[in-house]
Amino acid sequence: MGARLIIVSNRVAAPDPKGTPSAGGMAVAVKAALKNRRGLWFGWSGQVSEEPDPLPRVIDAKRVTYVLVDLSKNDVQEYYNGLANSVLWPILHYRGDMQEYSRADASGYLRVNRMFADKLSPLVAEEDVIWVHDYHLMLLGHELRARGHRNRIGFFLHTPCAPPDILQTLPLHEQIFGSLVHYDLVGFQTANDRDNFARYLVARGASPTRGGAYEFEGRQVKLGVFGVSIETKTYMRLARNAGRSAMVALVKESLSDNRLVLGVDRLDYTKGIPDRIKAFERFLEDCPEWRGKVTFLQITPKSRSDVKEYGEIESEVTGLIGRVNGRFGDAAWTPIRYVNRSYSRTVLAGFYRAADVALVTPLRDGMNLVAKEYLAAQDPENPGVLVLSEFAGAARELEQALIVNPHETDAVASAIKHALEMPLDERRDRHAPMLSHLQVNDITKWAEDYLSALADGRQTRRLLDSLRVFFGTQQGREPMATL
Ligand SMILES: O=P(O)(O)OC[C@H]1O[C@H](O[C@H]2O[C@H](CO)[C@@H](O)[C@H](O)[C@H]2O)[C@H](O)[C@@H](O)[C@@H]1O
Ligand SMILES: O=c1ccn([C@@H]2O[C@H](COP(=O)(O)OP(=O)(O)O)[C@@H](O)[C@H]2O)c(=O)[nH]1
Repeated sequence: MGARLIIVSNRVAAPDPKGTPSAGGMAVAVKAALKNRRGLWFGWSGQVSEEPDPLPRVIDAKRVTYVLVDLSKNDVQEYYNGLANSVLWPILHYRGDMQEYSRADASGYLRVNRMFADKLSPLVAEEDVIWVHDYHLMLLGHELRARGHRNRIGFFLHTPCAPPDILQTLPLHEQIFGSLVHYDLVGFQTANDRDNFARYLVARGASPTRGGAYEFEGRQVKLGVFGVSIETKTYMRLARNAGRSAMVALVKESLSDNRLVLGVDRLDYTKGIPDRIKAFERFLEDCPEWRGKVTFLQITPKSRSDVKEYGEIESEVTGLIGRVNGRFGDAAWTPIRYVNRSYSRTVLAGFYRAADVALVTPLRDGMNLVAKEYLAAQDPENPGVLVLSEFAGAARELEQALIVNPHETDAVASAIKHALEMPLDERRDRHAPMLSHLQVNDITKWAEDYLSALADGRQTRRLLDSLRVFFGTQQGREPMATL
């Protein structure tokens, strides 16, 4: 059997008998990246089980085998809601002040990382390449090394990476962020994220090597930039055919001649939804000529509802929308339509295509796939306009979007007006280079670039390993495994 690709992530887009679409970019991207590969995808089943040591559930689907583990209620609370989403998530999004750290959650995080390593370890063959995704599982590389695995193991961070001063607000930062040096390659969405992490390593005493890696406590880790992307071609096709969807047809009909402004985000405080609503309100204040002629559809699946801050953002958003609709709406026109459910890719592609403007205005975002999907879904002859926050990773690639600072209400309000009134020539001139960029830099390229960078250096590593064996300094349980 040849080398397999083993993907490990907290959230897994396993085939769902109910067909519920997963509303999160990491799972969407990894699923697309695995499409033409043979491999194994290991992660949380999304289920809670109180059995002491439940066996992983195995689902064989075409080329990919899914191996899913349940978590206990305590695990979900301490590891997922706790350290991952109440501590690491805000810190990585530059909000060290929002973290709700507790020792219990930290030990839950370590416990679940160890449990993942224990359950994955027997499934790993010598030649497998292991690719770990996201902040939930930072320690997994170290844990696998401790169990003797000398495979190529890579890590990709889907979120932004904050500067060192903010990373250091995590009480266990050395153990958690520092453990990333046990991977062979750590990938980031943008050069800014990579540079922040490189500065963190250097502040901790790591030294850059000539080959562009960092050496720290006897380990060498490469850092790289690999902006995640979408299945551009597939999205273009889906959007062309989306008129066939009954839901899309219904929405279009319900709009009559109104222009459509669209937002699609998980209900997350990083997505800047309240600021966006305030900007739309300012636009309606400033541009009375547009009242009654434009509808803002905000699609917002609920997310991480057991975390306090997510409950708070929900009340804030509903309050603001009520205020705008009450203030500007009338019996025949609702300015903002707000839904808390998720839609399939096909329906979403139709909404994107129907929208004159997309508002993608996060306060901080690793990449934001919605921005890319929106562009891919446009009719190149008559495209809509993307209003994009400068703080989304996507802004580093999509320079022809209307780039805004989401904190500046007036600027976002003017961008909405500019977008709605933009002449066809300018819309085409902005859209064409961004679409070309996405056609070249699609999800396949993302996965290939990452995996070839991970494979690169294997020869060097083998040589180093053999030298260590030769000089009697080999560590690990299976010293001859990759020679
Ligand atoms: O798994 P959840 O807790 O339901 O959250 C959904 C995902 O949110 C985050 O997505 C990130 O990945 C996207 C693709 O790279 C990127 O565009 C976006 O900016 C990120 O926020 C999170 O990083 C994932 O782990 C979650 O599964
Ligand atoms: O109703 C919805 C809303 C969102 N999404 C998908 O969820 C992903 C969101 O990814 P993004 O990178 O924009 O943000 P994240 O939620 O991962 O932070 C995108 O692929 C969307 O198409 C979806 O399938 N249905």
